Amino acid sequence: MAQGSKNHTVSNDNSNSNLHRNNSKSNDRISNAATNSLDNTEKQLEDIIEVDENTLSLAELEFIANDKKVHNCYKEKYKSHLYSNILMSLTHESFPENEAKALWYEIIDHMQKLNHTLGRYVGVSVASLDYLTNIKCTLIEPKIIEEDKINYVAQATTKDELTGLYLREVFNVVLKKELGEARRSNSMLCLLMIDIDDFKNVNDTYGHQKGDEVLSKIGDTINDSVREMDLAARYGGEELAIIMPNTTMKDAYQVGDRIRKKIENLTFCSFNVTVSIGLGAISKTANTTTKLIDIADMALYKAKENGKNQVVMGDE
Ligand SMILES: Nc1nc2c(ncn2[C@@H]2O[C@H](COP(=O)(O)OP(=O)(O)OP(=O)(O)O)[C@@H](O)[C@H]2O)c(=O)[nH]1
Repeated sequence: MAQGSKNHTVSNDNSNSNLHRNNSKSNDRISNAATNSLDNTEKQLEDIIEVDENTLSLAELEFIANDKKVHNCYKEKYKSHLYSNILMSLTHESFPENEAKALWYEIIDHMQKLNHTLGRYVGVSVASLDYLTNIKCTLIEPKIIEEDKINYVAQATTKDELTGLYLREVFNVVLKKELGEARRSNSMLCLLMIDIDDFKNVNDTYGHQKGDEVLSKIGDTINDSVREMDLAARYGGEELAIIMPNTTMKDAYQVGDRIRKKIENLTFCSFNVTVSIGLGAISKTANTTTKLIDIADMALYKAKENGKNQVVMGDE
């Protein structure tokens, strides 16, 4: 999933289909999630992230069905899991590889017959549904889910609707995974913690709705500034975070400073806002999620103490 096209569950989805719930609900959800069922949610998200890494889109399935070269590329990529992944993507049911392979070729055969009989292209999903439900009777209660709807549901359950950034629960899971990956491959990993300066003043002076608008624009600015391999999340109320895999401290500092400047230049009617940013990096001692977050948080605290509107690099 995400990262230069590695995919954090649903992070390659750029659609804007946010749910519009009111902000108090959003805050409630964040705090409830933090206190109540965090472990459960994280477990579920971990599962989703694992499953999603193997899920193929309908467009990919069409290419595999119709282009031999693409088919061979996917065989190479997925090795002994290709056909079970295809069937899982089509039906949401798991099949042993051999059975899945046989079914896939039967579906293609059936699709060609349907195309011929109807005189038009019916596509892989219709052919598989017809074949597995009406002919083979393998599927009893098939689930038909449009890709847009899957994206919509995934987006609604993993992203904060006000900022468009990932939820804290997703952040926790991805940080753990990226840290493990960085340790295994001995690569760099940086974390930016971003906090809006004097945000209470904004709310008190211009109202909560204006404050929400600020958060929303800052979320857009961050989303526009990060690479696909990064993951930006709403860590808490007005605290945001960015996980940056394969990134040196120097590069992460530059990204952080660019974001800081962009935010400084946003205008909201008659006022501007600034942010303070703390930067933490993986090291021999900063080798757990807690330690990495602590370092970035301490650096953020220093940025506030030093006068705000700046990026501070954390010490080990
Ligand atoms: N409008 C709005 N405000 C929020 C949201 N979440 C948190 N806040 C507000 O963010 C403010 C944070 O205030 P403080 O923690 O005092 O920090 P601050 O005023 O930014 O001061 P410094 O961090 O020292 O710069 C509080 O007033 C919260 O109500 C939100 O979703 N929408």
